Amino acid sequence: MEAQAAAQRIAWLSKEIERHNRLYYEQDMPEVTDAEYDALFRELQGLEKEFPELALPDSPTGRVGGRPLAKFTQVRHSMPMLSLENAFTEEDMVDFDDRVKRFLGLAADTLIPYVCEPKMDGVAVELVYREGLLAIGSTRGDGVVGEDVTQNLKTIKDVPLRLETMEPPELLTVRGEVYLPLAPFRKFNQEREEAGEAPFANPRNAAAGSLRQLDSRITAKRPLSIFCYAPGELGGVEFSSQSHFLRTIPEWRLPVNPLTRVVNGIAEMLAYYQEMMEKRDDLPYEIDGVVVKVDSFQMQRELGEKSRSPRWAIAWKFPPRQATTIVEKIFHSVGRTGVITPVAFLKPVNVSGVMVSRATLHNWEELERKDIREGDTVVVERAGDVIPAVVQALLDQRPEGAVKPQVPEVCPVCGGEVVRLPDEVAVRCVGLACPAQLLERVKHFASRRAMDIEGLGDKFIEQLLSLKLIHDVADIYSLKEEDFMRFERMGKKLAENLLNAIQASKERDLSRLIFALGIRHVGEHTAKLLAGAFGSIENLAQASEEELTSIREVGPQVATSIADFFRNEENLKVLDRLKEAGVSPKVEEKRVGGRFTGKTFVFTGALEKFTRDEAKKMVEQEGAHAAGSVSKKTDYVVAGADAGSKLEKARQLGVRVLTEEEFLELMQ
Ligand SMILES: NC(=O)c1ccc[n+]([C@@H]2O[C@H](COP(=O)([O-])OP(=O)(O)OC[C@H]3O[C@@H](n4cnc5c(N)ncnc54)[C@H](O)[C@@H]3O)[C@@H](O)[C@H]2O)c1
Ligand SMILES: [Zn+2]
Repeated sequence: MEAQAAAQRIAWLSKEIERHNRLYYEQDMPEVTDAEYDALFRELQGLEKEFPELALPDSPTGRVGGRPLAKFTQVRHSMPMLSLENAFTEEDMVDFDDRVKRFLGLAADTLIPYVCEPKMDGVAVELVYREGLLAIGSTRGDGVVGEDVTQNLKTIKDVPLRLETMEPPELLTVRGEVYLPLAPFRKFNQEREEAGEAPFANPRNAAAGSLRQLDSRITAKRPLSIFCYAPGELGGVEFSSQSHFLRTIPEWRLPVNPLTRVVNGIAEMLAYYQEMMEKRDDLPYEIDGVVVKVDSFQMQRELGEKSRSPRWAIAWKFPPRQATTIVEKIFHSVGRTGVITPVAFLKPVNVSGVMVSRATLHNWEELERKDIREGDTVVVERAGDVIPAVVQALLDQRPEGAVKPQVPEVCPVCGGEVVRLPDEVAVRCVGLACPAQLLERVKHFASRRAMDIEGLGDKFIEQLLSLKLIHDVADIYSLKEEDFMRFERMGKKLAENLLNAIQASKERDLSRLIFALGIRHVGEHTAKLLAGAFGSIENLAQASEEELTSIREVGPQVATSIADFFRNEENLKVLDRLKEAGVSPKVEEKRVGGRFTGKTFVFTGALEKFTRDEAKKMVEQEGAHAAGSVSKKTDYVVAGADAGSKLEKARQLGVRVLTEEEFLELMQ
C-alpha cells in the first residue's frame, strides 16, 4: 500500500474503531461482533507497524476501553488497569513466549512458568478492601479513571463485603471480571425481546449494562458473579507470584476461577488452550479465550508494560463460532407480547458442532442496516446466545434480482395491522385476539392488579386455551360451569367460585379495565389518568392523539400507542363484546369531587390570569381534560384576548364559551 492510501485507511480505521468503542463501552450495544471488531483492530495495528510515522497520536491501538460515563462518580485507579494484547493463532503464542525469553535474557529452551486462566467474557472491575472491608468498587473505564459502582457491586453475592480473615491486610486491591452466567443471560435477553427492546449481543454487554445502573436495585435483580484475577495496589501484604496470589485470596472468600492452572513452557500452554476449547460449550458462562500470564511477579516487573497492555500477559482468543450458508427465506415470528421479529431460514450448516437452520435477524432496524436478503450468502455466528445470529451478507455473492425484504403490514398470525411506535425498533401486532399473544393477554387481563379474577391463575388459563374454550378476553364472560368441569381436578364448588369471580370482575373500576387491555405503555398509573380524563372506554377509543397528549404525563409515544390500539378493528369488536357481556366498569370518584369528570376544555387566545399548564392542572384535578382543538366533543372553550379560529368554531358548534374570570369561578 502506498503511504497516501495507508494514511487514509489509518484515519478511517481509527475513526471506525472509536465509533465501535463508544457503542460497545459506553452504550453496551455493539453493532459488529468481536471477531469483526478484532479484524479492524488488527488491520490498524498492522498498518501502524508498517507506517509508524502515519499513526495518529491518539490512536485507539494505544488506549484502553472507553470514557467513564458522566452519570457516575469517577474513581481514579491507584495503578492503571490495562487491556491485554490479543493472540489469534498458535504462532502468535510462540512469538509471545519467545519475546518473553528474549526480553528476560533467558535461553530459548527455558520453560517459563505461566499461569493460564479462562478469559471471562465480562466486565473488568477493581475492588478496594481497607482493613478487610470493601471500601470502593469501580469499573475499568479508560484504565486510569473508572466509574464508582460500589453499591452495585455490593449486590453481587460472590463479592464479600468483608474479607474472611482475622488479620486482614491494611490494603488489598483486587481486579476481577464481573460476568452474567449464560442461563440468566438468555432469560434476560428473551425478556428484553418480548418487551420490544434490543437484546444484548453477548453476556459481556449484558453484564456491563447491568453493573452500570444508577439504581442498584436493578443490578440486584441480575444474578451477576465475579472471578478475581489480579492484584492492584497492596499494603501490608505481598505476593511472590500470580499463582501465590490466586492461591491466597480464595482463603479470604474472594472467588478465583477453579480452571486456573500453572503450566511450564509453550507446549503445556497449547494443551491448556485445547482443553478449554473443548470445555467451552459445557461451561455455565461464556469464555472467549484463555489468558496467559508470566507467573513470577519479579519477571513481570522486569518485563513491564506498554501503553495499552503488559508485556507479561496475552489473551489468546478462541476463533469465532461462525460458518457461511444461504438464506432460504426470511419470515416473521410473532412473540408472546406481539413483537414481530424477522427470522432467517437457512440452508442447514454446521457451526462448530451445532447444526443451525434458523438465525435471528433481531429486529427490522438491524435487518435494514445489515441489508440481508433472501438468497444471500451470509455469515452466521453462534455467540454467547443460544440463538445464532446473521452477522453479514457477502455482497459479492448476492444473486441477481435479490429484493429487500419488506416490513410486514399485517400480523402473519392474526392479520391485524402492524404498528411501530416512535423511538422503538420493534414492529408489533396489538391485536387483543391475536392467537400468538392470547396466553399473555388473558393472564394479564385476569391478574390481580387488572380485572382481578380470583382463582383464574396461569394453570387454568392454559387449560382454557388448550381446550379452545376462549379465543379472546371477552370469551371469558361466556364460560359456563360445564366448560370448567372439563378441567383436570375440577370440582363443582371450584367451578362455581370461578364463575362468581368472573361475574364480580364485571364491575371493576374503569382504570383497571383500561390497564387490563394491555395497551403498550399504559401501566396502572396512566390507566388511572385516562379513566379520569375520558370517563369511558368509548370516549378513550375515540380520542385523537392530540387530545391524548393534552393530558399531563401522556407523551406522544403513549398517545400513539393508545391510538394504534383502538384503530385495530378486531380490538373494537372485542371491546363491544365485553360490553355486551355486561362488563360495565365503574368510574372512580375523582379526588376533589370530580365535578367535571369526562368533560373536555379547550383554552385559546392569550391567557392572562393563569398559564396553560396551570389551567390544565386545574381541570384535570376536577376529572376533566384539556384538549388542543375544538370538536363536537368539547364541553367548554375558555377564550382569552385575541382568540381566533377556535373561538369561531366553538360558536359554530354551539360549545359553551367562558372568559378567564368565568372559568375561575367555575373551578372554585
Ligand atoms: N464488538 C465491538 O464493537 C467491540 C468494540 C470494542 C471492544 N470489543 C471487544 O473487546 C475487546 C477489547 O476489550 P478489552 O480492552 O477489554 O480487552 P480484552 O477483552 O481483549 O482483554 C482484556 C480484558 O480481559 C478481561 N479478562 C477476562 N478474564 C481475564 C483474566 N483471567 N485475566 C485478565 N483479564 C481478564 C479483563 O476485563 C481485561 O480488561 C476486543 O478485542 C473486542 O473483542 C468489541
Ligand atoms: Zn397478531
